[in-house]
Amino acid sequence: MEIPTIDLSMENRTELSKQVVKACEEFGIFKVVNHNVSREVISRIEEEGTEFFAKSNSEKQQAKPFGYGCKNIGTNGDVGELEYLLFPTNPQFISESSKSISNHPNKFSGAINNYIKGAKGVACKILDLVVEGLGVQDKFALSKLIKDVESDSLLRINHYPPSMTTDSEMDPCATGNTNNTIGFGEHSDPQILTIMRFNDVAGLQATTHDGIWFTVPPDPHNFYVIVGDALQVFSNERFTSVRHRVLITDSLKARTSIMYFGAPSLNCLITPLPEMVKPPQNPSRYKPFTWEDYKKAMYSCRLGDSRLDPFKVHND
Ligand SMILES: C=C1C[C@]23C[C@@]1(O)CC[C@H]2[C@@]12CC[C@H](O)[C@@](C)(C(=O)O1)[C@H]2[C@@H]3C(=O)O
Ligand SMILES: O=C(O)CCC(=O)C(=O)O
Ligand SMILES: [Fe+2]
Repeated sequence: MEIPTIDLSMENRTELSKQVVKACEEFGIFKVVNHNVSREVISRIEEEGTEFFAKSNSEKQQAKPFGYGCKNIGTNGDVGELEYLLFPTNPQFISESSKSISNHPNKFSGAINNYIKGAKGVACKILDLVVEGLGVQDKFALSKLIKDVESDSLLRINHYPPSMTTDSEMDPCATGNTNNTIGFGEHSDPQILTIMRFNDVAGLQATTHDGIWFTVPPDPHNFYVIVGDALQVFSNERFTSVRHRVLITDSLKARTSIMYFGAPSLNCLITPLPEMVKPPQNPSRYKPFTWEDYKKAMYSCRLGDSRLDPFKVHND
């Protein structure tokens, strides 16, 4: 099972957009190389994450209003063997809140904002290629949604402690993982698409369309792109969102992942792009709903639920 690699420096745009559409259709997860985000931008955010997660439990809890979490994923009882920071990508929000998270707030917010800028740039390039490859007339139909100042995009930094550490009595959030435990349970990402980068510790797995799990190999200098639920709807199911999970294997090193979730604004209508609908053979498979409707539904669900089901039209 080889995950496709898309070289963003390819000059033949028609070929590039074809490759992106094929990768979204056949796998829903692919690697991008020559993405133009510098190694310095990536290593700076990684260093900030490492510094934060190395703090004591009580110090980390103080960052709560900023979105620190330990083990609990969402609010409906899902747990994982990880700690994380989760925040909106708005630069003002990050600048203001970084005071509660770092002793060097300007350095922290600079690293986060620069990374977000890079990841958002990659997301927009991919979405423009998707739209081109699908033959959609409005060239920026999808990238404009995440460029919107009201975009609900998120950044998440996950930290999976190394396996087999023994300091559990001192810090409940640093229990360490035992081999083959679930770090982050099976789910699809709700947004349009996810741009992810993880360090050289393996653990991410994704499913083929036939439901077979495969391992996503680490490549710390490059990004993986994951098709989310909203893109499944915009493409009227030409693409399907990819179920993925993190399985902790034996590692003396912590695993870190940095996820940029590209989302539209709350009032954006999530409905198939006009070119994706051709009744009677290919009618719309979804009732129109806003991103706000979807978020409400999603936060009342468990992590592994198929959250799009209530929005489907049954055409038979
Ligand atoms: C259990 C949950 C956590 C989650 C919100 C939800 O109710 C269902 C979707 C989950 C997820 C998965 C992808 C992202 O990590 C995330 C931030 C998202 O947008 O949807 C998480 C949510 C979360 O951790 O709050
Ligand atoms: O840590 C990872 O590799 C995946 C995490 C993930 O799927 C998420 O944060 O939604
Ligand atoms: Fe995910």
